[in-house]
Amino acid sequence: MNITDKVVVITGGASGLGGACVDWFVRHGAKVAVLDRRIPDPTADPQIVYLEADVTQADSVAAVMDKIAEQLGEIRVCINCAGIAPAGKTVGRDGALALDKFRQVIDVNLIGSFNVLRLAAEKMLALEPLDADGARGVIINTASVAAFEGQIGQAAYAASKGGVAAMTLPIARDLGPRGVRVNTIAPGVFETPMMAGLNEEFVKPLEQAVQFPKRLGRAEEFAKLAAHIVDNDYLNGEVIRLDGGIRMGPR
Ligand SMILES: CC(=O)CC(=O)SCCNC(=O)CCNC(=O)[C@H](O)C(C)(C)COP(=O)(O)OP(=O)(O)OC[C@H]1O[C@@H](n2cnc3c(N)ncnc32)[C@H](O)[C@@H]1OP(=O)(O)O
Ligand SMILES: NC(=O)C1=CN([C@@H]2O[C@H](COP(=O)(O)OP(=O)(O)OC[C@H]3O[C@@H](n4cnc5c(N)ncnc54)[C@H](O)[C@@H]3O)[C@@H](O)[C@H]2O)C=CC1
Repeated sequence: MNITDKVVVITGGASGLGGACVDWFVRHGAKVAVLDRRIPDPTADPQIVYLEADVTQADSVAAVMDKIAEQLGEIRVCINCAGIAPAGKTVGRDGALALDKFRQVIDVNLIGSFNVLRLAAEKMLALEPLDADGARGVIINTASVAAFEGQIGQAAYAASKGGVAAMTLPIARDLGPRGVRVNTIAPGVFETPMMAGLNEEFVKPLEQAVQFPKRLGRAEEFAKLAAHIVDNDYLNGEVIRLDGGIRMGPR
C-alpha cells in the first residue's frame, strides 16, 4: 500500500519508536494521528493531529478513532507502539512481585494493543478496497525480542510481548479475508527514552550481544521497517525481528 495521503494512526507516537514513525510517515506524505497518554506541547508539527488517550480504555480509544476518521478521513494504517517496560523479579528483595504490577504490563502492552487494533480494524473493514487484491488496511504491532528471550526481571514484559507475537497470526487470519494485513515487529534494543531509563550495567552487555552493527538500534531503523511493511503487500501474519542479530542472555 502506498503511504502517500494515507491516514496513519500511531500509538505511543509522542516518544521513541512511535515518534520516529510519526516523523517518517509525515515526511513521506501521510496524514498522521498520534494516540498517546502524553501529548507534546503545541510547538509540534501542524501536519500531525495529537489525541490524548490511554490505550487500555475501550471508550476513549473508540472516541479517538471516530475523531480521527472525522478530522483526517479513512484510517488505512494503525501502528501500535505504546508500551511500558518495568522490571521486577518473580520474587525480589521485597518478596513476590505484586500481582497488580504484572497485570498492568499485560494491560498496556497486550490488551492495549488489541484494543487499539480491533477498533482501527473495524474502521478499515467499513472502507472500500484500494486495489484489485481487495486491500483495505495494514496493522503493525510492536513486540520485543524479550518475547522469545526475556531477561531476569522480565516475566511480565516477556509475557505481554509473547502475547503480542502470538496473536499476530490469528488476527491476520481473522482480517485477511476482508483485506487487512497484520504484522508485528520484534525490536532488539533501541536507543529511546525507554532504554535511557535502564541501568548502564544492563545496557553494556546488551550492546556487546548484538552481532552487527555493534550498537543499539536507531528509532529511524524501526520506522523504515514499519514503512516497508505498509508498502509490501505480500507481508502478512509475520513477526519480524529487527535486532542486529542479538540473542539476549539472562542478564
Ligand atoms: C525494552 C525491550 O523490549 C528491550 C529489552 O528487553 S532490553 C532488556 C531489558 N532488561 C531488563 O530490563 C532487565 C530487567 N532486570 C532488572 O532490571 C533487574 O534484574 C531487577 C531490577 C529486576 C532486579 O535487580 P536487582 O534488584 O539488582 O537484583 P536482585 O537479585 O533482585 O537483588 C540484588 C541483591 O538483593 C538480594 N536479593 C534479591 N532477592 C532477595 C530476596 N528475596 N531476599 C533477600 N535478598 C534478596 C540478592 O541476593 C542480590 O544480592 P547479591 O547481588 O549480593 O546477590
Ligand atoms: N526501546 C527499545 O529498546 C524497545 C522497545 N520496544 C517496544 O517498543 C514500543 C515503544 O517503545 P519506546 O519508543 O522505546 O518507548 P517510549 O517510552 O520512548 O515511548 C512509549 C510511548 O508510549 C506511550 N504510552 C505508554 N503507555 C501508554 C498508554 N497506556 N496509553 C497511551 N500511550 C501510552 C508513552 O506515553 C510514550 O509516549 C514499546 O511497546 C516497547 O515495549 C520493544 C523492544 C525494544
